Formats: sequence, structure tokens, C-alpha cells
Amino acid sequence: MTASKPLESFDLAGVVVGETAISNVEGDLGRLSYRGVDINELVQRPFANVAWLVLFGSDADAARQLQLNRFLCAHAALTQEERGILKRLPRHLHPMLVLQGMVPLIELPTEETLGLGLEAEQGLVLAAKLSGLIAAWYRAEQGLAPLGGGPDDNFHANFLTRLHGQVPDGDAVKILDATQILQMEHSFNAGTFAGRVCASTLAPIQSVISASIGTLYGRLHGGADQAALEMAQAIGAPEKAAAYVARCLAEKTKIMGMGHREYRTVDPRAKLLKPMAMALCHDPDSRRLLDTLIAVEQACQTEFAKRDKEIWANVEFYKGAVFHSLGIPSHFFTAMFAMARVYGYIAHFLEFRRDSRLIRPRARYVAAGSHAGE
Ligand SMILES: CC(=O)SCCNC(=O)CCNC(=O)[C@H](O)C(C)(C)COP(=O)(O)OP(=O)(O)OC[C@H]1O[C@@H](n2cnc3c(N)ncnc32)[C@H](O)[C@@H]1OP(=O)(O)O
Ligand SMILES: O=C([O-])CC(=O)C(=O)O
Repeated sequence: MTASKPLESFDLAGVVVGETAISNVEGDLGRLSYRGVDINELVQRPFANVAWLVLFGSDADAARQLQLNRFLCAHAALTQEERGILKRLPRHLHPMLVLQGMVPLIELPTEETLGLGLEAEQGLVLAAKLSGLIAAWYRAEQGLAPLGGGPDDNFHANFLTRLHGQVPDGDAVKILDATQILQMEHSFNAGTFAGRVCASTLAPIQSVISASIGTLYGRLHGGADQAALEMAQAIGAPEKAAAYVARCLAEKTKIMGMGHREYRTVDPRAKLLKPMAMALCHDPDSRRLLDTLIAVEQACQTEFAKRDKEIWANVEFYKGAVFHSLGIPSHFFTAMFAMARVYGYIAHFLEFRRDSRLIRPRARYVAAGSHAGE
């Protein structure tokens, strides 16, 4: 009897590696739902309602939402020790490296207070702290001390106050709610999968979230948001977009914010973010950026069609224009992504923990000198 040949996949494309009830990415149809509810409906809901749904699979009433908002606002403030550690970090560190490094250093509660389970509450403390860390690092880069959070009953109003030093208007909070809802969860993306690998060794939640944040940082994943907006800034004007796209394709350079491993049609989140960006970008600088992005998308469609390829804008492409309109600098975009995606990471941690096995694939050993390309 001959031994069966081991399965091989170097990028796991199309390989099913587990089950989840948290979200469903229907790539061929361009549909996304969290816990069975379509993203087009979720984006209209309050942020706390969707975070609760992703985490616990149930609908939070107004009292539950308020409880969650208050909990997050209360834990967003950094302790004296946490501020002290931030102060000692080199100012040039990218916010994503700061988050990845700081998460394991956050002191977590050892007893639950909301009756949600200790690990869930520890996860929520980390979610809250991410917002405090982002705001504090933004201030630290300018040589300024962290600010207090203002409102204690709305997490995103609290965050924007910590960031900009003034209580935001209701529209800004709604825009942030919608954007963060759209990037909260996406099944077995690279960051979540890295977290599952980490959780499979029975590592604690802070190690898992730190591993996920590290993975989100890369430009082929979460870091494409910063890269896409900076690409539009570098192109400079819509008239230059077609030449830029043609050059990238000739040089086999990836166009940031375009393409997706799962979607074979437009990413449903990009479909929602584009009109949001169009409604928000009024001043000449924002408008030029947005028009440049639109021109890049059009040029990509033309060029990819010529090559018989189905490459569409993903969630990262127009998100930066929305964040830009909220006064968030581009090198903070991916950190904002982490601040939203953390609810997905926690939900997967809780789901996976219930029935986990060590994840450990196999490598094919290739003797030195016989590796492809050597
Ligand atoms: C939140 C998120 O993580 S969303 C994704 C964010 N990442 C980006 O926007 C980075 C740019 N995009 C990409 O690099 C890719 O589209 C990925 C990594 C997202 C998906 O990659 P894969 O599923 O592995 O697709 P793959 O890279 O095999 O692409 C298939 C073909 O389309 C081309 N292609 C895919 N995306 C792009 C792009 N953005 N620009 C130019 N060409 C592209 C590839 O070069 C490849 O061409 P080939 O067959 O001639 O070699
Ligand atoms: O699912 C993926 O591969 C990437 C993505 O869109 C996300 O993480 O939101």
C-alpha cells in the first residue's frame, strides 16, 4: 500500500481550516454578515449593539448598550504605569507597533464585574485600552500629555474627545460608528487566523490580540488603508491615475486597496464606504484625494478587464478618505482598524477556546542548495 501524498497549500487559499458562527464572507456574491445579519443593516445600528452582537451573538437592548459604552469609556483611561511606559517609547514608533507591544503590558482585571465571563471582560478592557493608547500616542507624537475622555456614555464620542480635545458633533460619531462597524469582523482573515494559532497553544487573550494586531499591520492586510491613501497623495491628481496604474501593472507592483483573497466582486464594505467618502470630502484637499482614488479605481477596472482579471476595490480603498475627513492622520488608520477589529478577535478567541486543538501544519523539508531559486 502506498502512503497518501500530504495535502499542500502554501497560502491556504480556499482551504477550510475551521468553523465559525461569528461572520460569513460570501466572496462570490459580495455579501458579508455578522451572526446572520447583513452588513448593510448592521451599518445603520449603534456601534455598541453591533459589538455586542459580534461578541455574544445576541441583540443588546438600550440598557445593555449603555452598560457596554460606560464600561469601555471607564477603561479607556490609561493608568499611571501605562502612561509611564508610553513615555519611554521612541516617538518614531508606528502606532501599530505601539499597540502590539503595549497590549501584553496592560493590567487586566482578575474578577468579572458585568457577568460576561472573565476572559470576555478582559478582552473588553483591552478593546477600551486600545482607544486610550491610540489617543495618547497621537498626543505623545506632538509632545503633548494624554487628554481626558469627556462623555462617559458613548465610546466613540469619548475616543474622539481624547484624540482632538473637544467633544465631537453627532455626525462625526455616527461616521466613526459606521466605519468601525464595517471593519469589525471578517471571519478567518490573516490577523484573526494568527490569533487562532496563538490561542491554539492556550496562550492568554493578551498574547492572542497582540499576535493579531502584529499580523494586521502588514500592507497586504490592514496596513493597506494607510498605503492606499498615501498612494493617492503621491499620485497627486486624478489625471495622473491612469499612468500610475499602467506603470504598477507593468512593474507588477500591487495597487493598494485593490483585490481580495475571498471577494470575486466588489467588497460590500467598499460599496458602503465610497458614498460615505463622497458625502464627506468637501474641502479641496480631501476632494482631490477622493477624485484621485476614484480615478485609480476606474483605471484599474479598465486595465484588469483587458487582462481578464476580477480585481475590485476592498474595504481599505475608500476608508482612508473617510478617516481623513475625521481629522485622523494616515499613519493611524491601521490602528483605528485594530480598535474596531478587536471585537472580532475577542469573539474568535471565545469561540475557539470552547473547542480548540493545537494548530501545527507540516513543512516539506528542502535540503540546503536545492530550494527553488537557489
Ligand atoms: C482588510 C484587508 O486585508 S483587504 C486586503 C488589503 N490588501 C491590499 O489592498 C493589498 C493589495 N492587494 C493584494 O496584494 C492582493 O489582492 C491580496 C493580497 C489582497 C489578495 O491576494 P491573492 O488572493 O493572493 O491574489 P493574488 O495576489 O494571487 O492575485 C491574483 C492576480 O491578480 C493580481 N492582483 C491582485 N491584487 C492586485 C493589486 N492590488 N494590484 C495589482 N495586481 C493585483 C496579482 O498580481 C495576480 O496576478 P498574476 O495572476 O498575474 O500573478
Ligand atoms: O478577509 C481578509 O482576508 C481580509 C479582510 O478583508 C479583512 O480582514 O477585513
